[in-house]
Amino acid sequence: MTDNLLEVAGLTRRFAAVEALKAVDFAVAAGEVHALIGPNGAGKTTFIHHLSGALLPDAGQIRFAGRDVTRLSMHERVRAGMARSYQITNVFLGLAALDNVALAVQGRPDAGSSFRFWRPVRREARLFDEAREFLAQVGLAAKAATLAGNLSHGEQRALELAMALATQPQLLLLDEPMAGTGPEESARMVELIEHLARHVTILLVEHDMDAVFRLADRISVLEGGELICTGTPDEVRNDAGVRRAYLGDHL
Ligand SMILES: Nc1ncnc2c1ncn2[C@@H]1O[C@H](COP(=O)(O)OP(=O)(O)OP(=O)(O)O)[C@@H](O)[C@H]1O
Repeated sequence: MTDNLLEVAGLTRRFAAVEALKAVDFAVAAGEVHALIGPNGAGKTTFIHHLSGALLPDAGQIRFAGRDVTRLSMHERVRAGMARSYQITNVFLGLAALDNVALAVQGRPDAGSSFRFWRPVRREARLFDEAREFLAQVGLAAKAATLAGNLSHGEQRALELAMALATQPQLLLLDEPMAGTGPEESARMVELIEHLARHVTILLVEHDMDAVFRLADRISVLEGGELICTGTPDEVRNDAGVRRAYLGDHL
């Protein structure tokens, strides 16, 4: 028996001469915030692409909630309970914040399945009620009617989170949620992730080390395609190999 929600074994991926992932073993325990860090070019993005299904590995296995998802499509993985909030914004800027989340709710396979086709109005009301709840969870209740294009950058990132939550994931993959945010916005994003972490398991890829060390229960470090360390923030901070990998950077 294991309480790992996500288990990766021997994940290997090569791009021509570059071995981007070298037999990576990795696990995220149910309920934790697990951060994945590493210097530039370490393989973080490649790794996340394999988890989301954007790339398929040369070798290795990915198990999610006890099920082999290695060859599933991106949609099938979302349906299985893995949601990804994108580094690049995937919000419809010309739609209101609420409509963006309602679309994400509607995309869920269970949405509407329990309703009869002659009750579209009631179905819509339920859809928007649910969307409003997800907006409230990310602190955007007051911005429901605002066009996504008129939200601040930080608010757009929060909206992406609401859209990811609307798929009701068991695991949330957060790909650089602090990227491009100012100090105030990133402080708000840290608080938001802390809040979400009470309800969902989170895998966080992030360059902002203050955020990583504040949020993570455990941290894994990739370097040159190899997983060189997994441990608590203190263990990782004091690991000689990690210090060597980050020589010149400040950790
Ligand atoms: N599509 C690709 N074709 C060829 N090489 C690639 C491709 N994608 C990634 N690589 C190489 O794989 C290695 C890992 O890259 P990756 O982008 O995963 O690192 P990273 O840790 O996300 O870096 P960063 O923090 O700078 O975003 C690098 O050497 C990169 O040049």
